[in-house]
Order: sequence, then C-alpha cells, then structure tokens
Amino acid sequence: MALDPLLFTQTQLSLLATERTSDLLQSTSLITSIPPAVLAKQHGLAILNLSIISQRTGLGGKIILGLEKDAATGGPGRAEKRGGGRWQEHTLRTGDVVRVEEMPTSGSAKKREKVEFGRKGVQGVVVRVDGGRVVVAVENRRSKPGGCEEDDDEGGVDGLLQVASGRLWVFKVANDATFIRMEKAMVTLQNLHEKSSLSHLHRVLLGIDSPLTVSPSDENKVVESFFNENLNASQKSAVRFALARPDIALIHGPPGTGKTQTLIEVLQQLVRVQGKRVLVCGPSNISVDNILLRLPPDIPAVRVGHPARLLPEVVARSLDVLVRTSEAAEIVDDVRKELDEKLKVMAATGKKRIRGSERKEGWREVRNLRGEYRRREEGAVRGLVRGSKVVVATLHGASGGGERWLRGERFDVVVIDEGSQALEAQCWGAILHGSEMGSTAGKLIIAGDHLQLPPTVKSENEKPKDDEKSAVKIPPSLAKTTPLPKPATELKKLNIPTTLSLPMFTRLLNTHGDGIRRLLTTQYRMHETIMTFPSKAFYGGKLIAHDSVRGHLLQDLPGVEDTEDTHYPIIFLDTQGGDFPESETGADAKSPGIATESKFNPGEILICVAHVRKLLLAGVKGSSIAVITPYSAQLSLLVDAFSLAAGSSTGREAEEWGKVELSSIDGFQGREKDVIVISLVRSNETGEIGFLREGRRMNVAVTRPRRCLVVIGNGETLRGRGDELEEGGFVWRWIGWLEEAEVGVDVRYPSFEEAVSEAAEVGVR
Ligand SMILES: Nc1ncnc2c1ncn2[C@@H]1O[C@H](COP(=O)(O)OP(=O)(O)OP(=O)(O)O)[C@@H](O)[C@H]1O
Repeated sequence: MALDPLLFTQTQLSLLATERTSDLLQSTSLITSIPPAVLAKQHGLAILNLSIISQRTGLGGKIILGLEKDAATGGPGRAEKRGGGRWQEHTLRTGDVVRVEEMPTSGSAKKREKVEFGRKGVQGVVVRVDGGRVVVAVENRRSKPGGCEEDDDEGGVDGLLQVASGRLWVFKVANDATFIRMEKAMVTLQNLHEKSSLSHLHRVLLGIDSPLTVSPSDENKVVESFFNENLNASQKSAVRFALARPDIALIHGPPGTGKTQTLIEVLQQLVRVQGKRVLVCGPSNISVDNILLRLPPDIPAVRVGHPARLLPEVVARSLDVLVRTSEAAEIVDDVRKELDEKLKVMAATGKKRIRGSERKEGWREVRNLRGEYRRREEGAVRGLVRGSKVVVATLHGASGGGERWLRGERFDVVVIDEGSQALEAQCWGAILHGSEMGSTAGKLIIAGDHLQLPPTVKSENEKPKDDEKSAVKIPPSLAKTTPLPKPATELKKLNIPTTLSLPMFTRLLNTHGDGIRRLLTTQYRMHETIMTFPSKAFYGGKLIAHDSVRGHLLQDLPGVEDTEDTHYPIIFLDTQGGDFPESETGADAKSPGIATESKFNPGEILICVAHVRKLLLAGVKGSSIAVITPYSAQLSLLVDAFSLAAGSSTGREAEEWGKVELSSIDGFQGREKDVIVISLVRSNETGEIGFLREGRRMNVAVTRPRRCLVVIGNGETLRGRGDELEEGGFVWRWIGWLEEAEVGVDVRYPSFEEAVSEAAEVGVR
C-alpha cells in the first residue's frame, strides 16, 4: 500500500521530535541533577579531574585537545582499574559527543541547573580514550542567530586553558546533530513531493511505484565472473540479484552468513565491471569501516566522516590522511603549521601568557588563519571526493552530518549495510545525502537482518510494559511529546509507521514482499546444533552450517581438554525449583529522576562464575568467552563478580578472568565468541519473562556462540505462561526444544550449595 508522503514525513518528524526530547532530557537531567562524582562513578558518563596537556589542529579546523587525569587526584591508570579487574570506570567511547567544562565547585550542582545548558565550555567528539586520558576534537565554533557561525576562542578553548590544573571534566551529552540531519531529510522529502520531483526510487521506497522486475535469465547473465570465486551459492545468487535489480534489492543476511563478504563482491562488480559510482553507508562507524577494511586497495575509495571516529586500520583511506598526502596537501599544511604555532603561543601559561590587547590580536590572527586553512582544505577535499568511485560514510555522515563534502555529489547506487539497525529517517538522510534537491542515485541496496534487534528507540522504551520499568524516568512535566498528524489508529490504517523502531528494511519487505529480498543461507559461525532452533524459528529452517563449523566444539580448540563442559554444543543449566529467585533493584533515592530499576539474579551470578571457572580450568581462553544478559542490573553484578574473581587470582589466571567479555545482549549484536554464557535472570512463580518476550532479542542472544552455548535460566518460569501464539512464544518453544533435543543438548540442574562453594573458590560470595 502506498504511503502518503506528507503524512509519512509528518509522522516521522513528530516521532523524531519526541525521541530528540527524550534523548536530550536523559542527558540534561543527568547532568543537571547529579553531582559530577556520582555521574562518573555510578553512571560512568564522565571523567573528572582533567588537565589539558596538548592541542593541535585537525581536519576541518577542529582543535584536537588532549586531556589527562591530574596526578594529584589519581593519575592515568588508577581510574582504569576497579577491584583488581580491568574495567574502566567510565563508558566514554571514541565517537561520543561530549562537553569539556570546568568542574563545578562542590555544592553548586543545583546552581548549574540554572546555567544555560550548552553554553559553558566546549562541545566535541571523543577521538581516543584510554583510562584517565581522553582526546577530544572540538569544533570551537558556535552558531550565531541567523545560522552563521563564528569562532569561539574566548569563551571556548581559551576559557578552558585558564582553568586550574585538574579542574576540568568531560561528560557525555546527547548528539543533537543526528536529529537535525534526519529532520532535514524528512523536510527535503516533503519538498520533493510538493514539487512533484520524487524520483522513481523515492516512489518505490514510499510504496507509490512498484519495483521494476528482472527476468531470471537476465539475472543469470549479469555476472560474467566473480572476483571471489569462493562465494557460496546463496551469496552468488544475492550478488546477481543485487546487480540485476534496477531500483531496490534487499540482501537478507542471518547471523554469520557473510553479508559483508557478499557486499564486497557487489561493490567490486558495480565499480569495476559496471563503472558505477557508489555511496556505501551503515548506521555505525564500525559497520562501514569493516567494509572499507575488506575492499581491495586498488579501488579508489575514501572514508568521509569525523576523523575522530575512524578505526585506525582505515585511517590511510580517510579524508583526514588523504588530504595531508595529496598534491594539494602542501599548501594546506603551510597554514596548518602556522596555525598550530600560533595556538601554542596562545596556550602559554604563567609568565609567558599573552594578555590584554595582544591576546585579542592573537585570537584575531588565529581566526584569519583558520578561515584560510578551511578554504584551502575544502578545495583539496572536494577534489579527493570527486575522484573516488566509492565513498564510505556512516548514514549520519552521508546525510551531511558534521561534514559538507557530499553535498551535490552524484552517485549511481547507495548501499546500506546493517540496514535493519538503522532508523528510517537515517536511511533517507543518506539516500538524499544532504542535498536540498534529493539524490540522483537510482538504486538502493540494503543488507541486514530484520529478525535481529532493530535500532534502540529511547522514547518508546520509556513506556512501561507490564512488569518492565524504563531505565531512566523522565519527569512528566518535561516529557513533552509532539502530536502525531492524525491519531495513531488512523495512521496505522493508512500503513504509516507510528514507531521509529520499524526499520526501512522491514517496511520495504512488508510493502513489496519477498520479491525484493534474497536470503543468504550458509552460515560460518555456529555448530549445527546451536543453529538448528533459530533457523527453524526465524529463517524457515533454511540455514545450513558450513562444513568448517558444522561439528566444531570447544574441545577442538588447541590446548582445551575434553571435559563435560567443552564436549557439548549446548548446555542448559535449568535453575527450576525456586533456589535461584530473581530480585529487583529499587529506585535510587539519591538520584531522583533516575530509576535504576532492573532485574537481577544473584544465584545465576554464582553459576556464571562457577561455569566460567571450569571453562578456564579446561584451558578455554578468557578471550573466547562472553557472558551476556538482558538486564542492566545483572550486568553490573557480573562486572563486580568477575572483578572479584580476577582480583582474587594471580598471574595468568587473573589475566584470563580479565579477558572474559561481559555485555548486555543488545550490546553484543553483531559479535561472536567461541562460548557464550547467557544469564536469563527471570525466575518467578508467575511466569513473567519481561524483556525475553522479544523474540529478536533472543535470536541475537542464541546466535552469538561459535562452539558452545550455555543457557542459565529457570525452565519453569520461561515455560510458565507461555503460549506459542504469544509474543513470548519464542522462549517457550526454545525451552521446550532445549529440554527435548535428543542430541547435543546437555540439560543440568545446578545445586545452589555447589554454585556457592565453587564461586567462593575465586572469592565470589
Ligand atoms: N564464502 C565463504 N567461504 C568461507 N568463509 C566465508 C564465506 N563467506 C563468509 N565467510 C566467513 O564467515 C564469517 C562471517 O562473514 P562476514 O563477516 O562477511 O559476515 P556478516 O554476515 O557480515 O557477519 P555478521 O553476521 O556478524 O553480520 C567470516 O569469518 C568470513 O570469513
């Protein structure tokens, strides 16, 4: 059914506005209501007691600030460790948007609430973070009314340079820019519709036009020979399909089926054989960097995006580096050097510090040099982008976010990887790539798996669902929502998506049917037994385990003994019987506005520790193991318990404990390990299974392991209220399958006393 473009875009804009408010409120309510120390220690959202130790100029005239923990308040290194483990106290990661500010003096957190948020200090992006050291790329420009920008030296970096040693802090903030880009994409789409300028591709994406069809014989002829002859039959079929289709093609890649491998072949065929120019995007930096890493070096490709966010391995193909090594680099470099020299002079402290009118004049020179630098650099960058057959960027980057290099560029094909993890509007942003007039690309290829988790949508997670509470509570007075253009029920009847968590990938499948999709069927990750149930439940029983993985077990790894824990592809530790009950955390009284309500299960923590201990003793490496759980409270307990275990061990043993990865299920999407231990947490008499009802979450969880899946859960609870037709049907059928599987699944009933005594061996009580 065709979507009304106006209603569709208006609904998206309303949903985005609600999400944006949610995002902003979460971060501002944290920052304004909680003292920095709590924000850092309990929430991991900040690093305290920093001093600026370096500054230089990066791409786009950004200032790259190096900050380090002040030695007097706990130098670098101290902040990295907790309880003898290796977990960082903060969750700041490369690519996060942060503010660098002077720390408020104690007791002034309340006062800070009144300070206009976003004015003090500078905003930037984390380039690198390593324990107590953090490098931030700072824009150092501020928007003036009317949309123009001005350099912001005095209030910005210069202001920070005057702050006493160890008195700066860096904290995570909401990334507003992504919303601005998505909203702009929707407005562009509205304009195109109003001017009757929608292209065939746009109309297909909106369901107004049907996709053009291709005859099977034409599809078969489209590839003369494959660059990678080792592709399997389903991968080759998907390549032919994607190349032959004139407008849209979806490559459906279940876990471990070689989506990236397939896309690399598609890209080579498009560029080398068909002579096309391609824009390659994905929702995350890692998704696109993975493609770039595997793209043959002789294909002219450039990575556009914030230099702070690139994987080190792809930096050689990033604009940042290319602009320094291209012919135009020399003249850009001259100004860069002059600028850096000048900045060094301005940063001098003590007696050498320039003051008064000389300082004003100094900053004027810096501003002029920056302007010159940007002009020269832009010329060099545009030349590089024009000369590239493949341009690689995140969806946000491709939509003009942060960079303007893609505006006006023409591409024949847009390729989106991990499309089922992207918001609809993000995809439109890339398809229209920042252009007011919309893109000229005639074709879109999306790879993804809509049967794994969709993108996280905060505003929708806030709605309490049965027994679940939101992770963060927004005060009702602040939680404004933007009204939908019509009531949701009416919109639904018109097929307009009323949720942001419906990715374009899924919507297109719903609109145009299976004819636009090709499934990859051979998987290269899981032992056949691990694959069997998710294949049946989600992929129509079509998955095949490749010979190289079909029978592989932990015991086949070098140095690993054959024990009862390394011998089976699936172990189900069924905690039924009431000895391992779940608990719930209470709201944190000290942090009003922040709910820490989540479920946890201390008994399961002991079983996790005891099981991992046995695996390590059997010779399995810590780096081959991950423990995952759906609940944040359980994850915190796991972190503490594994820290204790590492702390009470010595030498290599401690190192191995430290290498075991602990993660939420959602955070582990796209990853794999030889052995995955899942702590399901839920254990109650009423059969409440909360988060586990989401079958796609369970699909992600059970398809992460290569050689062994260890499930810890209460069979009675998980089966409890289950009904095949209910939302939680997946768990119900899965537990039934685990209990009845005749081969490969070892069901055990752990005893509480044994778990206690085994965990105590490594100091966990
Ligand atoms: N045709 C093939 N022959 C042999 N190995 C393959 C083939 N295709 C993929 N693989 C292997 O399978 C693994 C997964 O491949 P790839 O990273 O391309 O998959 P993906 O679908 O992108 O991964 P994910 O499921 O994590 O999204 C890799 O180790 C890759 O080398």
